[in-house]
Amino acid sequence: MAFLELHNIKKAYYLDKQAFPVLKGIDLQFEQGEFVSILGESGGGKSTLMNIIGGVDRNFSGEVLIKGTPLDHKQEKQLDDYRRSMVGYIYQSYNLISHLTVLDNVLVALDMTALSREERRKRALKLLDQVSLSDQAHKHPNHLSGGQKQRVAIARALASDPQIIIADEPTGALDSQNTQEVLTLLDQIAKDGKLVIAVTHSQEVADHGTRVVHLADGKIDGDERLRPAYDLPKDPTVVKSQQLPAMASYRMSFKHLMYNFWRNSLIMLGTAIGIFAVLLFSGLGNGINGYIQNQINSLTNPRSITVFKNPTGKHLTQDQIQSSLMQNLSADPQSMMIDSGALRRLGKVDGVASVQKGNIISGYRLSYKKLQQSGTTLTTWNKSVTSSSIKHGHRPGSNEIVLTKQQASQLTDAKNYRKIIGKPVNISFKWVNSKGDPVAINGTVKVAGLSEGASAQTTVSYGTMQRMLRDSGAVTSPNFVAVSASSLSDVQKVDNRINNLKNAKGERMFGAITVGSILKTVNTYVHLASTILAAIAGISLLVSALMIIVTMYMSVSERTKEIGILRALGERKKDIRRLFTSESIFIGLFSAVLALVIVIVVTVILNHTLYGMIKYNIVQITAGNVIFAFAVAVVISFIAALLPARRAARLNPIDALAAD
Ligand SMILES: Nc1ncnc2c1ncn2[C@@H]1O[C@H](COP(=O)(O)OP(=O)(O)OP(=O)(O)O)[C@@H](O)[C@H]1O
Repeated sequence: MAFLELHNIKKAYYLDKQAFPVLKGIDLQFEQGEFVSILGESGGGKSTLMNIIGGVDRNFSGEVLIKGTPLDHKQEKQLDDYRRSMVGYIYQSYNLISHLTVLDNVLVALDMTALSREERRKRALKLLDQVSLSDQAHKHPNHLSGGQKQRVAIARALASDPQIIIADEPTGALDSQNTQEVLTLLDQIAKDGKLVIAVTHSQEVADHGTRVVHLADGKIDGDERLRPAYDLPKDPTVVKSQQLPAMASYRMSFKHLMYNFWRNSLIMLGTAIGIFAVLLFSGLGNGINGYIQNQINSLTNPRSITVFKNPTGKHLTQDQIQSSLMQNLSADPQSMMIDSGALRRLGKVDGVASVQKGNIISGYRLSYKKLQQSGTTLTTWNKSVTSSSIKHGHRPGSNEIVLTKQQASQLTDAKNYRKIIGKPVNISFKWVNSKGDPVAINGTVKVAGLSEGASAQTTVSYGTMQRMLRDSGAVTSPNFVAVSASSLSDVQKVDNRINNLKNAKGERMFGAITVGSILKTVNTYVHLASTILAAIAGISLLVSALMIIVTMYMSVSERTKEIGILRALGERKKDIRRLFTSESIFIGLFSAVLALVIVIVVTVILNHTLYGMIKYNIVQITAGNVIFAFAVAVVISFIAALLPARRAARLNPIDALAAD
């Protein structure tokens, strides 16, 4: 049983369905330790035969047997294994990978062995030493002479310790001295017990071997033994092969990315701008939401719900509640009064922590010395009012009032409005008695403080109001209630429950107003705006994805030969696919990192600049935003690489190797 046997190998190329037979039934047997030269006229089918022996060509008929076991060339996986473990290729045009160093070119083959990382490195350096190139290990191939390149190719072919070395015109591009050196190396390889098959036109090469096979018109027409085959070594070292680990693909794609760093950095910058915009707009959305929330919370108590009587019995919106209140307060104050039964119902609502009675008066007059002022609403102090609105003085105590800054200015003078604090002012308004007849209320209260800003209100304590009403014989029932929810997250639920409370007739009893729902509306708009902005940024991400697709396609075209080399070395389609997808994901990840750096710088600048004005960090990027941006970057770059990577993986290794 011969080491390698070819039985009736036939191969034809097809052009427009017309067959052009190249190999017309080849039968050959090879042994280990042989150095076989295949001679023949140009176009005679020598390279075609080598591709079949080397396991890169699957479309032929006939049988290839290794140690008596047929090679199933229909099964791609088996051929991948065969190339990886059994075959080393040496080409006329060297076929080194230009973006890898000499050492890395050798290591590419060693990546598919079971050796440890250190052992692989040692073996690569030893092989380079054997071909006298250890001092060139860190150069790139374009800095080597032709002879040196071919010696690197020999070192690479031997790296995984294959049993068959196929050399397709290995000296075709070399001068006589380099030819001699390469032939000596090939002879040494055969001496080490390998089967060397060299395709050549040169008689000099043929004379160097142990056997010459002549091919003419697709058939063997001569097979001459010059010397006996070399004996097999007694204890051959065996390097076990394995499938390419994913890590090796990642390393290689990273090296390629770095080799083309400047070109890639432009694509990364483009992608980073898109991701940056998404991050910034999300951060700005968060910031604006937070800012508004902060502002509203500083004006009122967000846990407080203001409850009025619902005179219609029907569902009312917040705006409708407010306008019906203003109308009824002056036209029919009694219609808004809340009786004790209704108050009890409110206190029992789930999630209500406390119920505080209050009065709101529409239309009143203030007088101080000879000056008078008329106001629209006077409210009793309650939990929905925050002390922060009082800029001077304090909240109203017994027989005290808090005026707005504007009222104080009108009752004194604009410059010295603050001097009214501590002074008594007269207050008068109209209310009703229990019969519904109008009653004039008059009282004197001391100014406790002044409120300013958007939430400025005129307030007296509830006790003060009750006393004034009682003293004049008016009805003392409350006409609003400040309800506190037990927690902030419950406010909306409690608001709904109160709005849905019904009396025996099935009419709704109350209308409730919360700042939370105002906040919710505002935040909905802010969220909408930031989503629209982020979507616009998404368009730039789409452009980035297109850029990555184009770059990857270009990369596949540029690296076609490399793909052929890697496939010939035994890499699977999957490995090629991973090579391109991982490079694209690296681009995505680097872009995301770059975007993060830019957004951090911009955030610091924006927040620093605007803080002086609004006392708030307006851009707030959360960890969730960053994770989302990275996820988007990885997903986009992965999707962008899918088609180019698929194209690369599907390339026919022979066509890929023939690429310029
Ligand atoms: N992919 C292909 N499609 C069609 N015809 C092909 C293809 N590859 C090779 N051929 C044809 O097959 C024949 C054999 O080619 P092959 O390269 O095997 O010859 P060769 O003996 O190695 O030639 P040379 O010594 O010039 O390298 C040639 O006529 C060539 O034109």
